[in-house]
Amino acid sequence: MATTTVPLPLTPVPHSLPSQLKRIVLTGFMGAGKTTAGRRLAAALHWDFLDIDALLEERHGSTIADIFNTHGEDTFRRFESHAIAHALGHRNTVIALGGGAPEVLTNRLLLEQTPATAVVFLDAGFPALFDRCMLQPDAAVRPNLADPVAAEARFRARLPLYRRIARITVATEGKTPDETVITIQERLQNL
Ligand SMILES: Nc1ncnc2c1ncn2[C@@H]1O[C@H](COP(=O)(O)OP(=O)(O)OP(=O)(O)O)[C@@H](O)[C@H]1O
Ligand SMILES: O=C(O)C1=C[C@@H](O)[C@@H](O)[C@H](O)C1
Ligand SMILES: [Mg+2]
Repeated sequence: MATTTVPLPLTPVPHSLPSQLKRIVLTGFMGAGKTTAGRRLAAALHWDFLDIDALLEERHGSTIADIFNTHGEDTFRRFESHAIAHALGHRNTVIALGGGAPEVLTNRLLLEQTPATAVVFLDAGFPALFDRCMLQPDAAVRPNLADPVAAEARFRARLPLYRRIARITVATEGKTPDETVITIQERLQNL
């Protein structure tokens, strides 16, 4: 008896994502979950994951706190812009930005002008974000977090920028990281 062979696709393509989408960029304040959710989202999609803070630490052979202490924030922001430009050259990649990246006009323009790129804002209130950061082992040495009043002022100043650069906003409070990842995927389906 003759049999018909149906060819299987060589790589599993997540059918839920719009096919033209080549990059997902996560933005939000410190503690928003960009790294945690970003890594899990990339795994779920079988995409690569690039974390801008981790790229900088690798490239400079020192921690973010040491880069701030040695070079100052302005120089850190220049390093960060280079790393973002590099990361945006990758396809099928989830990119976790640093929390302060949208403060810099160059970064906002890079994101806006890179095609096939969806920016997702991971939203939460300042108290929840601050608590999440305080639970992390590097809390004591984190730049821009030492003074809670100044940190909250930065948060407020950045909020409109996160919202402006993002195509999608996902509320993360009351969700687990995995629920955040599922919501991001659901929202991307409807882009
Ligand atoms: N709904 C959620 N989504 C993502 N992370 C969550 C959520 N709820 C709690 N968390 C926790 O919050 C923390 C987020 O830390 P993470 O390092 O991922 O933040 P980040 O946005 O990358 O911050 P940074 O700008 O400092 O790099 C993690 O410990 C994570 O487990
Ligand atoms: O919000 C910020 O200003 C920062 C966030 C982190 O991701 C790091 O990029 C660094 O600690 C600065
Ligand atoms: Mg991070």
